[in-house]
Amino acid sequence: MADMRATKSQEEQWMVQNQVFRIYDLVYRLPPHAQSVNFELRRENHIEYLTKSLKQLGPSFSVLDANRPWLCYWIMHSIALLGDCVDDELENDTIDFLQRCQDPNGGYGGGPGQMPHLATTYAAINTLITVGGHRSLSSINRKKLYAFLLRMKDSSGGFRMHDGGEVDVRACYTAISVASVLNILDERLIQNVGDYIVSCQTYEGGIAGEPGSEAHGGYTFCGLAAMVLINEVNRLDLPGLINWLVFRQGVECGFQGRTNKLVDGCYSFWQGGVAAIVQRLHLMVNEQLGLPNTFKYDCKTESDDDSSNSDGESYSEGASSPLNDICEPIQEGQSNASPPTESNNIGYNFIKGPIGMRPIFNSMALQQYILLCSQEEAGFRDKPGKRRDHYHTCYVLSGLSVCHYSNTKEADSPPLPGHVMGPYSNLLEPVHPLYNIVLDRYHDAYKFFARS
Ligand SMILES: CC(C)=CCC/C(C)=C/CC/C(C)=C/COP(=O)(O)OP(=O)(O)O
Ligand SMILES: [Zn+2]
Repeated sequence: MADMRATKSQEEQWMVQNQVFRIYDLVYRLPPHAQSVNFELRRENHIEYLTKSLKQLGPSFSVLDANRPWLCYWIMHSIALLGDCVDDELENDTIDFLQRCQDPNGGYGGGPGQMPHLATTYAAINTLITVGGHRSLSSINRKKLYAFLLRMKDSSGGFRMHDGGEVDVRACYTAISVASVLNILDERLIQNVGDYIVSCQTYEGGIAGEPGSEAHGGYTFCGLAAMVLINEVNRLDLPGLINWLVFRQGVECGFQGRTNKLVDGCYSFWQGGVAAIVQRLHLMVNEQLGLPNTFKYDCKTESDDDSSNSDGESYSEGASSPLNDICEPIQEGQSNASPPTESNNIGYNFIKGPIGMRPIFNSMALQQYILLCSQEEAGFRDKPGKRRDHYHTCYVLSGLSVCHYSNTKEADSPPLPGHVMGPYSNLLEPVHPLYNIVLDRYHDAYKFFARS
């Protein structure tokens, strides 16, 4: 692995990427007339649209389809990101409905009586954590859920989406994510899942859904987050993954999911979430590149003070490598090797750690795409010409939150006004990037499940 990386001339690749950053800075620095462009987040409209939609699902949540736990998650999570919540009645309806989706043998189906599925299980668990409180969290049968997860485990190390279903990286992530957040992750679930995910990283650097398929943002998020949660992320080729990711932000300012495809608002999170995770892996990235770390990353922008150079770039004098520009120095005594750690605490420790790398995407440009191209009067869409929907509303808002906090050094410290496009009142709640759950709801659940 190390030899293969050396032959790729990483130094050269990073120079190309830094040039790309500079081009973005020049192209997207706002022209004077941009003052008159309205970058406001239509918060109240979005909340109204989402709350109405949730009400239409209830009180009996009787719509016939297999996606209802997803609808609950997309809507509840979006409302939480916007800093709001629904009334007690709607919360209780949601808990009761998900209770009816819970299979007697563990896991959640797409509706009452439907077979349990890993994707809807992930959606149900994330919804119940977002709702929060004793009634919601204690409605989850963790013992049965663990049995369901073990039943989904495949001999390859990966997981199947459902009994007799397909094995893919999505299944690996959803299984590992729920096990981790519910404090039931153990060696039996983890065994060989890293081998499966590593086998899905492609020659481009991103991660595919299955071995031999094409790298894609959705699966790259799933694969990377799962590898972090099982403490095996250093087995991925991280420079290769970063190299792939930085070229996925298009001239339209949004992200595409894969090479030569159109940009789409939902990748603001799938790709933006990957960027947020990578920002906390700086020590491993440096180790894999074999680069010295002698300079401090400066999270201030040109607008914060006048320490940047004439290209609008903050830099450290004497930088000898392009990567030094975006990474924290390794402190004396700090080790790149991961310390032995309890698998259930990985998600918690990950978010506590410092953010040691400057964003590897153009956050202001992505915010422009989101606010001007994805945002409708109420709700969000893939791109102009497409209709709004709850999936895009959820993942565009999640991506916008990632943008807001991408220049802060601690998970939930408030961003500087210069890092929020439009009025500062646009600011969203921060998310835990490994689970895509609003951070304070995650912390409440962490405390609840740590006790039991
Ligand atoms: C947690 C969880 C279940 C995550 C799912 C991750 C996810 C979004 C995977 C994407 C799947 C995929 C290949 C879409 C391509 O659609 P397309 O061909 O219509 O889109 P494209 O042209 O943008 O590639
Ligand atoms: Zn989309």
